Amino acid sequence: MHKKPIIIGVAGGSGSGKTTVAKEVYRQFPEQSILMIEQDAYYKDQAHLPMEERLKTNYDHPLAFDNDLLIRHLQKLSEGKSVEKPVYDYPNHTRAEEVIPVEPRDVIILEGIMILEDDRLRDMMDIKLFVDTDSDMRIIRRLLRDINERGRTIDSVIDQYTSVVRPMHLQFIEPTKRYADIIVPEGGHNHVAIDLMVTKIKTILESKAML
Ligand SMILES: Nc1ncnc2c1ncn2[C@@H]1O[C@H](COP(=O)(O)OP(=O)(O)O)[C@@H](O)[C@H]1O
Ligand SMILES: Nc1ccn([C@@H]2O[C@H](COP(=O)(O)O)[C@@H](O)[C@H]2O)c(=O)n1
Repeated sequence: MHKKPIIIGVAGGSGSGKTTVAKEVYRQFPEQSILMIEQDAYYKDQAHLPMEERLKTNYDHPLAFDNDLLIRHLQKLSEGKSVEKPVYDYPNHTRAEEVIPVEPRDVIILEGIMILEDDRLRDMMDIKLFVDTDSDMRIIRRLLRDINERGRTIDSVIDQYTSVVRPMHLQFIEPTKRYADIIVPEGGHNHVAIDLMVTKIKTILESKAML
């Protein structure tokens, strides 16, 4: 009989180490039992907009995400059905043409800046984490990552951070910390927190197997 998956939410500011934490947890399970979904993959499609319009979008506002599609996909996976996960193209600020076929799994890790902001998503999660990293560390990490991996310049990262990312973080992300079951300081290399998470997920999986 099909069992509903365990959904683990990993939230936190940009550059906090969410992806690193999520990947560390992911690595502790056999590939056929776990999958990762990034909320970034569900940024709204902007293929119909010219580049100059895409550059004006506020990517740190809840309305930038297609949470309806994300929720539909999580529901389908919970029903044991597969989905086609979108792929996000950061340099072009829109969805890529390809999609990734995703099969249902026992554990789903949902990672993203705004996943605790939407109560419909919160209600679907079994465990909620907030990765809490000081803003100076987050901007340094983001600078390096966005230049090396997302096709950005130093000036564009600094300008976006001061005008949009920082104020939106204070308005929409930081307040969602209150919904977390666990707050993980510093993120990716916090092995104690990661081991605790892995143990907890295994305990839930074992108790589900007994039902
Ligand atoms: N604890 C850490 N110490 C140093 N660098 C880290 C740590 N956690 C993550 N990083 C690095 O910081 C960058 C951003 O981390 P990432 O996990 O992608 O953050 P997020 O998903 O929250 O934006 C990556 O290059 C990652 O390797
Ligand atoms: N076209 C885009 C889309 C998103 N961003 C930024 O990504 C950040 C979220 O991703 P993390 O991996 O850092 O959590 C978010 O703060 C957006 O500003 C972008 O720059 N361009």
